[in-house]
Amino acid sequence: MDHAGTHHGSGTGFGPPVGEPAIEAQGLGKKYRRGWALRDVSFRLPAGRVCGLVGPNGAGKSTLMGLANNMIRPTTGALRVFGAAPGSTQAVLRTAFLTQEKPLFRRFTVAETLRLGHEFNPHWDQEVAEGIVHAGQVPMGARIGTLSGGQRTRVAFALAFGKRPDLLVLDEPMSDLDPLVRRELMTTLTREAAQHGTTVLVSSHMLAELQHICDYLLVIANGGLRLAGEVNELRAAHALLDVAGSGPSPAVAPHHVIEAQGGEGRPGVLVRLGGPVEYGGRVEPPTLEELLLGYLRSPDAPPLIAPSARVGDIHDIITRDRQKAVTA
Ligand SMILES: Nc1ncnc2c1ncn2[C@@H]1O[C@H](COP(=O)(O)OP(=O)(O)OP(=O)(O)O)[C@@H](O)[C@H]1O
Repeated sequence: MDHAGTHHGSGTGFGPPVGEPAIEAQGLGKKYRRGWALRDVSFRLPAGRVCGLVGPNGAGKSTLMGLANNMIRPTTGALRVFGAAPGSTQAVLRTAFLTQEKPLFRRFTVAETLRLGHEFNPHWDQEVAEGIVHAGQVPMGARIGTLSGGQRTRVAFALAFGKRPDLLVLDEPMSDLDPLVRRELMTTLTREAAQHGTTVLVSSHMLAELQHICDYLLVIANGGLRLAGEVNELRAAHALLDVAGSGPSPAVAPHHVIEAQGGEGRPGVLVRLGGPVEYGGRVEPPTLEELLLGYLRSPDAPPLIAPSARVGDIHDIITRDRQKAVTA
């Protein structure tokens, strides 16, 4: 990492907002009987990114993904998928959604399941779908109900990739896969995303794995957005200082302490940079895993939304929707 004088705090060092948003949320909130699962969440996810969605249990990740797929209706605010309402034909045709449940017809064979995928999806890619099934040596004639959990997950992946979606939403989809299959399917995911410009939103608790596939990040805690932006810009907005303890120190003074890290990782203080680094000791950027662990352990840290993840005014969105309705 660069040393003294070259680092600046949030708001500097970030590139300008780029690209069409795949997802745009403005003031998004969802209240269940027990309370708010998601509250006042605003962000944009530029198209073509592989975005990790990270947060503690119960943070609101599945709720956010359900809102993007029209399985859940918002209590407040709005979300758009490529500018369209999540339930609209345009959004449905462009989105594939994969959850832990993977609802497949148990009596259908694998081949029949893929045929169904073909019938329902105008951009269906049989070769990609079959390739994923064959790589796991899952027999095309086997009924879904007779497959192992991991094999069913593979078929669900084949269906999702075969759809050739512009947006692929994956809600902890790999939890029942062995490590080699996880690795294989993640390689498929990054290759497909790079080749076709697919936007991927993937939630996972496997931070080390996310490090290999994500270039964008959304962190939520207690129903609120904590971090949003390019992995590299978020890492560069933080530093790990080898200061002992988290108490007041001239080295830490202009920065915001997120967490004093220790234990199994590199010891030091994770700070969000608030000015030039004038510390003479070791200053390094956190790895993605260190950054995420810091925010998971400090869920009340103030949010940092990078410019590329910031939305326009809600009125811009409403005006754009109106213009679309007029020109449609
Ligand atoms: N249908 C529901 N009715 C009532 N409360 C709900 C419902 N679904 C989710 N919640 C609550 O909303 C909050 C967010 O849940 P959500 O499933 O979105 O979290 P998550 O981040 O996906 O968690 P996990 O990592 O455990 O999967 C939790 O407090 C949960 O109990």
